[in-house]
Amino acid sequence: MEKKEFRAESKRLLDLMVNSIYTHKEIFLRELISNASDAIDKIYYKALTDENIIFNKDDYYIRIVADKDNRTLTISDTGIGMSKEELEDNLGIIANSGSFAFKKENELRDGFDIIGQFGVGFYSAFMVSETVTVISKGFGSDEAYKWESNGADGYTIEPCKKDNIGTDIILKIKQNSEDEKYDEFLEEYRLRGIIKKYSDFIRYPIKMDITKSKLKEGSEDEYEEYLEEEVLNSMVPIWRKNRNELTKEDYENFYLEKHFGFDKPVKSIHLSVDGVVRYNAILFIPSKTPYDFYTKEYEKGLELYSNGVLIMNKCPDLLPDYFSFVKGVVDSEDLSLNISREILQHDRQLKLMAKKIGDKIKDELSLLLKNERETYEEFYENFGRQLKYGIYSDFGMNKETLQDLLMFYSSKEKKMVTLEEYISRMPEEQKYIYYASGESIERIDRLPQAELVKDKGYEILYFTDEIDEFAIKMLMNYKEKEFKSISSGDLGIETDEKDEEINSEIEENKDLFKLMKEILSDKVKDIKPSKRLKKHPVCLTSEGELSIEMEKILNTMPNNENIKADKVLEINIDHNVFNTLKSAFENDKEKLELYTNLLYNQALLIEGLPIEDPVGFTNDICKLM
Ligand SMILES: Nc1ncnc2c1ncn2[C@@H]1O[C@H](COP(=O)(O)OP(=O)(O)OP(=O)(O)O)[C@@H](O)[C@H]1O
Repeated sequence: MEKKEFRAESKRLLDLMVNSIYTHKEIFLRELISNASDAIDKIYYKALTDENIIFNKDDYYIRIVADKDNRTLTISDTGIGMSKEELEDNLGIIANSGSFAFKKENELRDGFDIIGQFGVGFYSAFMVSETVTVISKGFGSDEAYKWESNGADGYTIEPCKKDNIGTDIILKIKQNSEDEKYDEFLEEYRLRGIIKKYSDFIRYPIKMDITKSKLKEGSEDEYEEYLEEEVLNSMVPIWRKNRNELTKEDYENFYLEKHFGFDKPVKSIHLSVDGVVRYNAILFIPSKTPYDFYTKEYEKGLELYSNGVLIMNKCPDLLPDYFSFVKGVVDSEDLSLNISREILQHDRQLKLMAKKIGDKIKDELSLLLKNERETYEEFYENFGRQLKYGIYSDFGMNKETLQDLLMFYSSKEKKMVTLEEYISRMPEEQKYIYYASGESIERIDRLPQAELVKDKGYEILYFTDEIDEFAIKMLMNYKEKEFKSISSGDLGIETDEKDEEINSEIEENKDLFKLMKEILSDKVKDIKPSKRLKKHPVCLTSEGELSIEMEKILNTMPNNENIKADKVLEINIDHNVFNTLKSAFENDKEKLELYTNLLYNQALLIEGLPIEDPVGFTNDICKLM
């Protein structure tokens, strides 16, 4: 029989899996039972929605058989099964999730915690098995097939006999080694324990023959053993259980069982609603950002059940985009089983659920912020960008909902603060909420534009995320306090005295400013004496809605239209440099041109903007030397 090779990446993963030093090898059973349950979900759903299929609830179950003599453990299900092609497509290559492909080959060292990071479903069977045999008959086909592999060098597929639709997975359990005991995976009590721990909430019965003893017939003290089939799981979906009965661990196990993530959720939210629409939901806020979260491939959504039957894997309409990181399940007895995706979108009941779910997530996040600051900050580190995106998108429709969840780094507190905290510390005379944008905290810290605001003792919020300034422009104000960039034209701090001084300098040096403006005519919109600079000689600011930071960001986008902010070069008239400019204007116009260009380029450097003509700039410096 022909042996087929696994694809390259699958082979690498299998090698790792077979030699895995993973300590929780027991999770292979969780993975296989979860696949079995998914397969039954599929046929169960078909049966309920297709009149031609005869429906008998007792036909749907998972069965575990441990055979110590032959060292085999069999997991059978009466699910939808797999055709020959499906066996090949689904088991011959790595899980479609793409999570594995995402990791670069060189990151996959031996001992690398793949399971902890991704969970790899079916393949985990190779952690405990020498050989894995899958016998399956797919729904709608007359033939059954046997897929077999020892992990190392490929797999075989051949026709075989199987009466019913469904799948048997037969594991030939490894021999004990010096460090590893595999026998335990054939022990009744151990299997029972694993199933109770990870798969208690599976909706279908997980059956196994359990050894019991009874008095021998006719004897008063002699016992004999016999086997009796038992259902090992409670089958009540976790979301139907009473919150008080459940522990944190139960929720965490459910999160893992469902593959919502391979981290521990920051928060589990359990909802039981008995209103116009009745439903139960369990929602999770993950602690780690999924690897594809900020990509187009990421799909948001909650698992949607109609009275315990899965009708949609990821129902996007239940979650607003700004909470797209939330995972979980929603089960409602009021939803029709046959509801289609299109109808669902307009469904009033669904809208009511979505509203309540959104509100609840918001409330839980607010509580987290209030009561578990550190955890919230970690959460914000991961998903804060999504919240800010939420403020910006939909024309700011959700800003009221989200504004109190925002945090920014504070120049004064040297840590993340909320807008509410900022406002509560504001001196009475302070008119605006000040912010500064830049690549990093260190860089913003050194911006000359901040001098006046800092001198006044006012707090500045640092915007280091690309979305920050866009979001704030949408927010416009918070509790009636307007946001103000430290680079904007009017800071609202300048004194009348300073204004007078500046006006008289402008008047006195009219021609100097005019000439400098001509020199930089295609580069800046204006040149003027600065009201904000204290120690530094120059800086760039902007006029109008578009800031220099926003210009930078917009120009990194695909199909940018080379949008430019209206830049203003501000000169510190109290700095010695200004005297130098004045004397150059009187005595040597060529020098004035040189100085003007130098100052402009310095200002660009401070802003982190590229110098348009670096060679010209270095030549200018040489001229000075
Ligand atoms: N018992 C089964 N019955 C029917 N199909 C199965 C069974 N076990 C696995 N499959 C099929 O094989 C595929 C691959 O399974 P695997 O456990 O590797 O990944 P997955 O379950 O799709 O993804 P993930 O593990 O990330 O949830 C499944 O998607 C399913 O189509």
